[in-house]
Amino acid sequence: MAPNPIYLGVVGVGGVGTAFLQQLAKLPNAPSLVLLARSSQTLLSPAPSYSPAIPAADWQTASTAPSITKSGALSSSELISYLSSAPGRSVLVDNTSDPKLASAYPEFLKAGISIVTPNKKGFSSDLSLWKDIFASAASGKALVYHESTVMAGLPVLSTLRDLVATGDEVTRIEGVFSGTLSFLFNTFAPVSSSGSPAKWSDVVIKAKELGYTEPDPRDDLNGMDVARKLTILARISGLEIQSPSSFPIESLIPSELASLPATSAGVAEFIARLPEFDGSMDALKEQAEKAGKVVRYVGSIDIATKEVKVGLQQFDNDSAIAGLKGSDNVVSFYTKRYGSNPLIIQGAGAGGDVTAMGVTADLIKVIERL
Ligand SMILES: NC(=O)C1=CN([C@@H]2O[C@H](COP(=O)(O)OP(=O)(O)OC[C@H]3O[C@@H](n4cnc5c(N)ncnc54)[C@H](OP(=O)(O)O)[C@@H]3O)[C@@H](O)[C@H]2O)C=CC1
Ligand SMILES: N[C@@H](CC=O)C(=O)O
Ligand code: NA
Repeated sequence: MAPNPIYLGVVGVGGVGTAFLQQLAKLPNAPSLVLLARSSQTLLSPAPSYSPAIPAADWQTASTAPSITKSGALSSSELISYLSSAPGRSVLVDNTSDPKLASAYPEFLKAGISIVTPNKKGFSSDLSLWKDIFASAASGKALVYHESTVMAGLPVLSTLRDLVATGDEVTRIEGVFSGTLSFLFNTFAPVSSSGSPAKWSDVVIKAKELGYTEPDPRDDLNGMDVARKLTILARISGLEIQSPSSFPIESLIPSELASLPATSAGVAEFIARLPEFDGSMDALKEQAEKAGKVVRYVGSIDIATKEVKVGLQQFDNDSAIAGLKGSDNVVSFYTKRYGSNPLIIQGAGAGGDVTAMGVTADLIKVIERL
């Protein structure tokens, strides 16, 4: 055994979590996977030895062994107690979108447990939680990495942090920040198409099937997912944004469907009734087409004026944003150092594999730096 081994707890085995486990299984010198939880079931390597480890490549077979299986998820305090008692350093990988788990990150960090996550909730809710997370990490030896919270695995947060840490001054950030909304508009309102036009509601279902949407797709369509990403980018750039509701957000949810409950039945009813509103999305598309343009969902941050914008805009057919394909995102960082030619990052902004890549790369950094 390594002199100071690392023990890994993973919560969430959905689209991102499954892809992460596949990547973990192929890592040389991977840490020992001792905890693996879904909302319905938790696998635990038995204490006090925390051995045998759960096989990342074959966790489904392991999940049938009654000796390591508990029904239901553990509470945050049970997770902290289990991971902080491991005979070495420990890391929590949170592959859920659970705000409750995210609000406990300061407690994990204070207990010496490092955090790696694509879950935006901890970093884009109230500013006090953001401050508490980074103060808790700074006060001890635990680390926190969350690259995949913005534009999936694309190296966006690491780049922005490098710009800031090396003394550059960010003046403006703009781009397409939602993989789902990029896919929706690129498919529903392409610059040119030969086949029959796609229906908005069909493309929403396709985006969900492809694993691009949030667990509740209304969090993409109401603009909140983009607002959360801009909140994170703005905070790293030095703006103290109180919460994502501190600025206006343009929602694509029809007002008639806005009050459906935030439950799986609410999601199902939302999806079932969406075709009733295809006509209004067609009208939006046709209005842009009449002006020789396409409509896209974009965001921007102006650092000097502290203005954050999230919503629809029309673009010329030959513009870079109109030309994006699939679930591609693009961000332009305007800074003092880069002048009028921004630093640009572009590529797939959603999907299990590309999101898990950011999570696995963060885990590698934690292993190297812990
Ligand atoms: N999909 C993408 O392209 C991207 C996703 N992300 C983020 O990654 C995270 C995961 O997304 P994704 O994999 O698509 O979501 P999924 O809905 O596919 O998976 C979520 C998983 O979390 C589990 N879960 C939820 N709450 C708890 C809990 N309290 N305890 C234990 N398990 C829990 C669910 O369990 P069960 O299966 O039992 O319901 C499920 O396994 C989200 O925060 C999302 O915003 C970030 C960038 C891109
Ligand atoms: N639902 C999100 C996933 C990544 O953050 C998106 O579509 O961009
Ligand atoms: Na990223």
